[in-house]
Amino acid sequence: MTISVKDARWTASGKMIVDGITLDIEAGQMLGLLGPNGSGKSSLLRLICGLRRVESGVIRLGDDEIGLIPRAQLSRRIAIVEQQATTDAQVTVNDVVRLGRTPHRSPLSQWTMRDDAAVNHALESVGMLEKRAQSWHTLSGGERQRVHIARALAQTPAELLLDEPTNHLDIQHQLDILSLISRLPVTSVVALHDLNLAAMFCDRIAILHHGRVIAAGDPGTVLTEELVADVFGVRTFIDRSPHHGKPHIHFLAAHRS
Ligand SMILES: Nc1ncnc2c1ncn2[C@@H]1O[C@H](COP(=O)(O)OP(=O)(O)OP(=O)(O)O)[C@@H](O)[C@H]1O
Repeated sequence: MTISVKDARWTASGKMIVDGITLDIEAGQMLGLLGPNGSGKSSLLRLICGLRRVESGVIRLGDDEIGLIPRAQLSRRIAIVEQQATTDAQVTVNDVVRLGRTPHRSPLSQWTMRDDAAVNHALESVGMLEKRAQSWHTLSGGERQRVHIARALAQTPAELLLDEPTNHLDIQHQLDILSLISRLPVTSVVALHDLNLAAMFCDRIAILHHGRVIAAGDPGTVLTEELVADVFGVRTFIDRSPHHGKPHIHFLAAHRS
């Protein structure tokens, strides 16, 4: 188990946002976090990477409790790509991705071939190698998203957290990025809204609702017509794709009762 969340709780403005979540993510697996807007996906990701502290419960990376891991060590180990990540406009694509190497370097250390290799590989993985000299502020929304993912990859983390990484991406790049993440030798937790893409690429999914895990497990077991109606208020017909064997969700109409 590389990420273990036990009965985690977090409140904001007197409201319980993460309400007793327990999840175990095995090494190398990709977990999809699904749930309606405001169900607590981003809040949980921030707790897992130590940007927020749980009020009760325990989060562990490997054997170590997250709050006890020194900050420098933590930032070498875990990377997060948040929604609407911003970057100083006066930089190039290459500069942004090089930032991913910061946790691995001391203030006086030289830039190494290993740093170069990590940056090149990350840029190549997201298809942004040819645009490495381009100014950040001239990039499209989807290109910016891919560069932020490259920055996280350049960090060479053991655990990778992504908050809606397919936002702004055209369908080809959505497929490319999720396929890339699913093949990486890392443990990943990915907040997603597209149920079909989650079913296609995630090893396991967890459905959040009002800060709680309503269901977790294999996509084929978790994604049922009843669950999607209860949690998302949408009627569906779910069968297995004849192409990849994963659940295929056909959306019918809004389910309001
Ligand atoms: N610092 C905060 N103060 C007050 N409320 C907060 C704070 N952070 C999050 N919330 C609330 O907690 C709830 C969960 O937010 P969160 O961003 O985790 O949801 P989400 O599932 O990621 O949503 P989305 O799908 O819309 O991105 C929301 O109702 C949000 O308004």
